[in-house]
Amino acid sequence: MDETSLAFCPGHISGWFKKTGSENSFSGSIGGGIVISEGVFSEAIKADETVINVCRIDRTGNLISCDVGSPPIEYALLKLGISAQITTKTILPVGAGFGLSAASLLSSIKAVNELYSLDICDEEIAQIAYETEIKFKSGLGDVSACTGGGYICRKSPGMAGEIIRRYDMDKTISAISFGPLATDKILKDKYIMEKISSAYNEICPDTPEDFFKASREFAERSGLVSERVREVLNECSLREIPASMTMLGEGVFAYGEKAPAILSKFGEVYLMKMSDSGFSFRNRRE
Ligand SMILES: Nc1ncnc2c1ncn2[C@@H]1O[C@H](COP(=O)(O)OP(=O)(O)OP(=O)(O)O)[C@@H](O)[C@H]1O
Ligand SMILES: CC(C)(CO)[C@@H](O)C(=O)[O-]
Repeated sequence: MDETSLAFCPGHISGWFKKTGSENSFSGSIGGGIVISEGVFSEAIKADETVINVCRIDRTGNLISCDVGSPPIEYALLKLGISAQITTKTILPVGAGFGLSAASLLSSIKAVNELYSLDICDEEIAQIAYETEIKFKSGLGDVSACTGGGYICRKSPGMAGEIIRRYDMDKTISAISFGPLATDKILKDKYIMEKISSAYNEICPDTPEDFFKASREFAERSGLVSERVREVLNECSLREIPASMTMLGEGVFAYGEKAPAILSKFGEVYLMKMSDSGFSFRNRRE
């Protein structure tokens, strides 16, 4: 029987962000987001060659589809000097602003760490994932966000950056996605990144409602809101439902019990909560 190991990491919805470092460097970001209860399960099996199966499942765990290949995870395993067959599973769409590249890296590295008894501490796992995200420009702040739970305000970049975490976001979070946005292409677009930088507001909100307000104002100023996202945001505003655009994906996330009925008019609704903890359960809310 092949040995297997399984790990989970929550996803992260960025509400606003600003790249830090010089124009051509990608040292990380500051910003705000929500660590979410949905994320990525990674199952690792010992194998002589690395194969990554990227799978979507439905709410009951049934397989919907799988694609083969994940360059960031393949790179991370190469760095660790090991090979494995990894299957990642999530109900959320890839590339749609749910921080799944970070979640899949963290859960996959954690799974192979256990599979091969590599004895790598959680901080080092996070550092490897973070450096891989920066190398592939698949994310800037999601890894540091996912090392803990809550809704967050990242005041300085990097794995040692200052993060304010709050945990009183108790209502349901709903999300829909019209499709992915290529994170790497956006991060490399100087014009878009200048607009995002000028849209950034340093204030850290201290209530869920203020969080969604800050995120919505950022989205409007960023120039990233598409017609389809705008239509959903307008419907939510009419009903005083806190809502904003998922960064970076063409989608909407909204807060409270009234949101699912409104979002369901526009597409499949993904229901989730704020996660109390990150990929390392040592970071669970005290
Ligand atoms: N669930 C997953 N399993 C394995 N690899 C993944 C997964 N999600 C993303 N990746 C890898 O990360 C790469 C970049 O993903 P991307 O950053 O676009 O997705 P995301 O993190 O969900 O979106 P965002 O960064 O906007 O939150 C993908 O091309 C894929 O190679
Ligand atoms: C760049 C980003 C929005 C992609 O999800 C995220 O990594 C962040 O907030 O830095």
